[in-house]
Amino acid sequence: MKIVCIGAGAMGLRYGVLLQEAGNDVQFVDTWEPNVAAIRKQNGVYVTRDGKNEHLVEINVCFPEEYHDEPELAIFFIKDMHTREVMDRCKHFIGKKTHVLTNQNGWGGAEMIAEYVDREMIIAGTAMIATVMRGPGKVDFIGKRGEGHVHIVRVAGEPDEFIQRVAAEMDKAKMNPTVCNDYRGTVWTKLVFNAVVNTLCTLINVKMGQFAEYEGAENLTRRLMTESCAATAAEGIKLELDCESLVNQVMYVSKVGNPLHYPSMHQDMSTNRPTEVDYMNGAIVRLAEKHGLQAPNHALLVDLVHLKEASRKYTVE
Ligand SMILES: NC(=O)C1=CN([C@@H]2O[C@H](COP(=O)(O)OP(=O)(O)OC[C@H]3O[C@@H](n4cnc5c(N)ncnc54)[C@H](OP(=O)(O)O)[C@@H]3O)[C@@H](O)[C@H]2O)C=CC1
Ligand SMILES: CC(C)(CO)C(=O)C(=O)O
Repeated sequence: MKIVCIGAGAMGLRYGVLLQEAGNDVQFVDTWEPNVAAIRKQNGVYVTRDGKNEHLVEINVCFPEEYHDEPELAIFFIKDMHTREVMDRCKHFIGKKTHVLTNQNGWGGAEMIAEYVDREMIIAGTAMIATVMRGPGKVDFIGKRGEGHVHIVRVAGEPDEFIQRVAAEMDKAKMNPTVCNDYRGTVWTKLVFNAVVNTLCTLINVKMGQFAEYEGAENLTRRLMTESCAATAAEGIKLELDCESLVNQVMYVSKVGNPLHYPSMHQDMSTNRPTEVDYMNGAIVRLAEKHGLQAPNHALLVDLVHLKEASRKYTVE
């Protein structure tokens, strides 16, 4: 399959490298200048797995303006708040036959892409896969090959032949894909997970396993999850798991799945970039309010993350 990965950050590289190794024709497109420069200079990206076995994987990268082909699939992995500006720079190569796949966290990525692309051509979904940029041109794949999973779902319409082809390529790449058929339910199930671990690990400055070691972690998760479940239920969104199973999933993935991972929001905070909190906890607060409910715990977390963003300029005296 002819694939373009828009965003050669952590997840764009993870998907693109795995799909390239599985035999696909992959081109990377990025707007992060030091990253493009490093990949070009090295003639590829340095990949480690859990911090070990560094090796160079040859990849092709360019800026959006330099790419003029028409891919069958564009995989979009840009932070939510940069979606529109990057789509503006990429729209010239998204042809009528190009499907766009986004597994961005939070709510809104696919909706913003739909301002540029027919809803029928968009595949949304989620990635329970942890990856970290170690600097320009260097990426760390967390977890053993074949661990983690991907859920993909059409934004409009039932699963079709194309999404099954994408799943087959992901399967060859050992990404454990599942084709789902409820767009909102799929995306919000991961959102309510991220709204616990990404946000708390960022605020407290811990890895997922360190969070899960805290004796109060499960109750804290339940308190947040109760608000998330009430808001999504009021909107008629059917999450993939019931509330208690979502609490268990947070604890299991944190303890067993990715204990050594600093979630992507933590990576943003520690590299001085804006976070996606408004698309995660903020989305829950807005959904609750839409239905006359309150989500005070999530609202507090949104404020605390923004306070922490604004306070990065101070150092401890
Ligand atoms: N990382 C993970 O484990 C997972 C992430 N996701 C989701 O995937 C989407 C993409 O995230 P992810 O791939 O992690 O994004 P990254 O932060 O790794 O990359 C996205 C962009 O951020 C900028 N950037 C990255 N690292 C640096 C740095 N050190 N200094 C300055 N700029 C940098 C770059 O562009 P620019 O500066 O132009 O913005 C880059 O193209 C998000 O929605 C995220 O929530 C989903 C599952 C897991
Ligand atoms: C925690 C994790 C890896 C879950 O897959 C994630 O979504 C993130 O880091 O943003």
